[in-house]
Amino acid sequence: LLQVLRFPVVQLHMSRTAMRASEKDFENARNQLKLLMKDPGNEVKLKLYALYKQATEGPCNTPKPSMLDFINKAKWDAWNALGSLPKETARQNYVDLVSSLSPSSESSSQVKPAAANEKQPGSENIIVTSQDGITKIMFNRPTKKNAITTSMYKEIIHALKAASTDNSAITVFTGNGDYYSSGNDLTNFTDVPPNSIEETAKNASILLREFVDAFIDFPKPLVAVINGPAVGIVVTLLGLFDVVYASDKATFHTPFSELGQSPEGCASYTFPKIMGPAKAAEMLILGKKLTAGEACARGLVTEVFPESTFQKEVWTRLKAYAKLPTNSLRISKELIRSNEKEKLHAVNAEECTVLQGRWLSEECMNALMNFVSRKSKL
Ligand SMILES: CCCCCC/C=C/C(=O)SCCNC(=O)CCNC(=O)[C@H](O)C(C)(C)COP(=O)(O)OP(=O)(O)OC[C@H]1O[C@@H](n2cnc3c(N)ncnc32)[C@H](O)[C@@H]1OP(=O)(O)O
Repeated sequence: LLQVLRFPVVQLHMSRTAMRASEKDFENARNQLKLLMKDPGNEVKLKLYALYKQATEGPCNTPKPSMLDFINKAKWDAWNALGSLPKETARQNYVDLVSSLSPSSESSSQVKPAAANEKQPGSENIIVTSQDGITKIMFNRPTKKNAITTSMYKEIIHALKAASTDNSAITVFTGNGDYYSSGNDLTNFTDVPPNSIEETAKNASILLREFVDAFIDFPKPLVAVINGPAVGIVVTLLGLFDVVYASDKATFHTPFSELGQSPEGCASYTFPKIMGPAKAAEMLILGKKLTAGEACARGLVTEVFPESTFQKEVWTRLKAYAKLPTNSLRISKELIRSNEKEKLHAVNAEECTVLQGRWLSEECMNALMNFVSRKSKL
C-alpha cells in the first residue's frame, strides 16, 4: 500500500523558516524604513509603531495616556490593540508592512489596493484584493472545486499576515465558481516516495498548525462568504471566523471518519461550544452534511441569503461595515476572542499531532486510494 501512495516532495521546513522574520530581517526593515521617500501617512506610522513595540517589548504594559494627550493616546491605542500577538508574529508583520511600503518590493503576498478582480502575480489559485476597506481572499481553483493545495496553504498564511496590518477594516474569505471549497486537496497526500511518508506527514502537520494559528491570531473581523458547498478544513475553520454569511445553495460537510482522519481547525473545541456536543458529534464524528439553513440553526452560520440576491446583499452590507472605525472593530474582536486564544493554540497543537498519526494510518491511506481511483465520491 505504501508503494502505491507516493506523497509529494514538499519543502515545508524551508517555507516555515521563510515565514519567520529573523532579528536581521527586522533590523533591515528598520533601516529600510529610514530610506522611504514618501511619508506613509499617520495610520501606517501608528501600525509600525505598534508592531515595533509589540515585537520588542511584547504586549502593551504602560498606563493609558489621558484622553487629551492625543498623540500618545493614539500610539497607546494602536499598541494595545495588538493584544497578546506573539513577539515573533509582530516582528514578521512589521517586516511585511515595511516591505509593502518599499517601491522595490516584489513580495508575492503583498496586499495592495486593486480592482476587484485583479490577480496577484504568481498566485493564481488564491486571489487577494483590497478595496472599500475590505481585503478579500478568494479560493480560485474552480475546476478542482477550490481544493486547497500545499502552496495555497502557504499563500493564505502570507495573505493573512499581510491583511492583519494593511489598511482594510475587515477580511473576507470566499470562493470562485460553484464551490466555496472542497477542503484539503487530497492529492497533497498521494504522490510521495514511500521512504518520505513519515517526514511528509510531519511537515504537513507543521504547516497545518501554522495555517490554523494564523486564523487564531488574526486581529481583524474575519468574515466568510460561503458561495457554495464547503468541505473539510474550510468548514472546521468557521469556528474561528467572526461572521459567516451563506448562500442557500451552500452545504457544510466534514467527512473525517470516512477519510480515516480527525477534526482540525480547532473544531473539536469550537463546534461543541457553538452547537453543543451532540450536534457537533453528528458533524465531526458521523460526517452529517448540513444545509445552510441547518448550519444557521446550529449557530455555525450567521445568516442565510437566497442565492439570487446573495452576492449583492452580502457585499453591500460588508462595505457598510467596513466603514466602521477600524480600531474599535479590532478592540471588540480582541475582547471577544482573547480569553480563548491560549486554549485554541493548545487545541490546534493537539489536533495536528493526532492528524499526523491519522495520515499514516491504513484507514486514511485506503480512503485516499479510493479517492484517487475514483471509487469513492462523497
Ligand atoms: C497541509 C495539509 C493540511 C490538511 C488539513 C486537513 C484537511 C482535511 C480536509 O479538508 S478533509 C476534506 C477533503 N475533501 C474531500 O474529501 C472532498 C473530495 N472531493 C469530493 O468528494 C468531490 O470532488 C466533491 C463532492 C467535492 C465534488 O464532486 P463532483 O461535483 O462530482 O465533482 P468532481 O468530483 O468531478 O470534482 C471536480 C474536479 O475537482 C477535483 N477535486 C474536487 N475536490 C477535490 C479535493 N478535495 N482534492 C483533490 N481534488 C479534488 C476532482 O478530483 C475533479 O478533478 P478531475 O476533473 O477529475 O481532474
